[in-house]
Amino acid sequence: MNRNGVLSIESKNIFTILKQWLYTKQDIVFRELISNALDAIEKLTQLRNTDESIAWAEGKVLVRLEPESKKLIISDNGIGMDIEEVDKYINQIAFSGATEFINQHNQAGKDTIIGHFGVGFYSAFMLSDHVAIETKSYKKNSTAVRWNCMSDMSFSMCDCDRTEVGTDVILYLDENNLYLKKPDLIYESIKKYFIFSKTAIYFEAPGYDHVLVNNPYPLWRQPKESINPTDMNTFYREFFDDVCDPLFWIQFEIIDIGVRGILFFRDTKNGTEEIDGKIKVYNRGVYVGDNIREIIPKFVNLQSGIIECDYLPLVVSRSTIREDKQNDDMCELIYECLSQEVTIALNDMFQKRREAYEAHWPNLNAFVKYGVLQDKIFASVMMRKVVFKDIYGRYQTIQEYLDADNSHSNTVYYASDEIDQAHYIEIFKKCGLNALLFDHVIDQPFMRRYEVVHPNIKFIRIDSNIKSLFDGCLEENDKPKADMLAEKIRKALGDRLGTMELKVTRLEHDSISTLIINDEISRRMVDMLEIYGFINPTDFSAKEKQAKRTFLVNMNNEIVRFILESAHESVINTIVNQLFDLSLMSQQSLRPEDVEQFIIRSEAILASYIHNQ
Ligand SMILES: Nc1ncnc2c1ncn2[C@@H]1O[C@H](COP(=O)(O)OP(=O)(O)OP(=O)(O)O)[C@@H](O)[C@H]1O
Repeated sequence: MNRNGVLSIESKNIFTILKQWLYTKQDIVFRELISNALDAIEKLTQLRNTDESIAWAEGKVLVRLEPESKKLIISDNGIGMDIEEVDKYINQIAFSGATEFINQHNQAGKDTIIGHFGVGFYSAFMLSDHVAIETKSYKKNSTAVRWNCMSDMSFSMCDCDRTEVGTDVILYLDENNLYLKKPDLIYESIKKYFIFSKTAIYFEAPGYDHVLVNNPYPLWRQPKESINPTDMNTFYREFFDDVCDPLFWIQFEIIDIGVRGILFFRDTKNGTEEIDGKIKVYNRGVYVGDNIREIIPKFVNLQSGIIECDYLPLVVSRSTIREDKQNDDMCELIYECLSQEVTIALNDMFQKRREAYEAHWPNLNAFVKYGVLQDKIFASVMMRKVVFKDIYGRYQTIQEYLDADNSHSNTVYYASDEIDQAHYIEIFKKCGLNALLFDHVIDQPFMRRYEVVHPNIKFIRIDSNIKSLFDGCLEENDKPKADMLAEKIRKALGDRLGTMELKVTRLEHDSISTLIINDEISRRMVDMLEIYGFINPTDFSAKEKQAKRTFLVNMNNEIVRFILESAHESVINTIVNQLFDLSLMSQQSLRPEDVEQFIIRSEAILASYIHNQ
């Protein structure tokens, strides 16, 4: 039988076709044609389940590149097509045989057959101007067909002498076609899309002698108990091209929505390594894309993993995922389930393996806090499981910190920089107080969120105007002395004091001479202005104008008492300015132009010390 004609188009699907191909790379051809081959094998398997007369053969796809004849052939031993089917499914573009098969066979194969729009086959013309099909249906006594088509949409069909059930799709390549010279690219494309295909896919080309491309039994699909951790580490390192083993992993399966996968928690060298991970999404073993935002919660993308979904449409571009409502609901469900899986796993570790949780914390720190800021489900559980190192080096949650000392009365004291605020940390330690270290960039936004969720809890930095520590007390008869001291200090500092308030008091700890303390609210404002670039970090005058600061002088300290008692103006001058500079330095806010004076004064003090020996 011979027939010639011109292809027709089922118009209702044509817009989806156009949209799909608009975003497409050439290697999509392999994805589409091999998906069809896998579908055909799956269909035959489904039919065999109900009809034992159909001969059994192990499903197999073979991709063969023949450079001499310039042919690329995709063969399968699936269901095949008879002439009517070729006419219906192939000659009518955008008429999906997959959809019709599912409808005709009472939903058989609904979960495992990929075809969707009835367009994928025509991606073959992206690589070739001449495409042929040689196919023989599984149906008894059916005759094999050869279909030939040119890119001008003219086709011919005739009987052929193929004897095995199945289909060959033959692409006649132009002699300049890149794939003819670079079979590696074909191999990599097949691997990219079908590495986890359950059906064997072989590749034959110069340099590839019937090579099995896929791994039908990846470790992460195996039962958790049977997995050897060393094998899993090796799999992770090879698959995600990481030099480090993962810290740990979560393997999960949510049967109701057909989602399974594995999430590897990356060793980020305590947060110093690249922050982004890679979550690879597969649809029944066929690669769809990386970090697809519709289904992967943003914070989960910081880790690496594989998510396999049974009910996700095979999409070319991410934008098409959101096309219909059903997909939308499905995407949302997957998204929430992934959030839940991560939440359950980390909460479990916090509750049952706190030691491991703390050991991993330097690597998990940013991930958990970002998750709390970004994801409601995760935040609802994990906000209370965020731990901070305290100034004694122990990890505590905010609640544990508050519970440990009632005197805090819902105030969390924190240091934002262990080195910059070392002086204040020492004062805290001397006073038997504790503070948490909030020294990661994400800690400030986290703190603000915590304050919003827990309005009764206040966060105060340890160099702030902490009443219990820095209020001190002055007795009535101290007043004249305090005033005199204040006057001497003002005179010695001249306009160096600027907008800073001067406060003379008696602190319990006499080792403290002078200190600069900040108003928490105005300091946060300056920090914000700095973050958003409204204030240059080195513009000390601008910062001083905004921040409310106090220069605190402790009358119980012997150096301060000396200032009070001495009448030697130049000595007072030296000591007051030196103390002022030291206080500024303990806040990292000594102006660069004052450093020179500080050095000269320090050397003069040393010289006079030597002189007095
Ligand atoms: N290798 C094959 N073996 C048997 N039938 C095939 C084969 N390739 C294509 N077909 C038939 O042709 C139809 C159209 O294929 P096409 O790839 O264009 O669309 P689809 O697979 O239905 O959906 P999608 O556009 O999502 O790929 C298929 O549904 C199938 O019935």
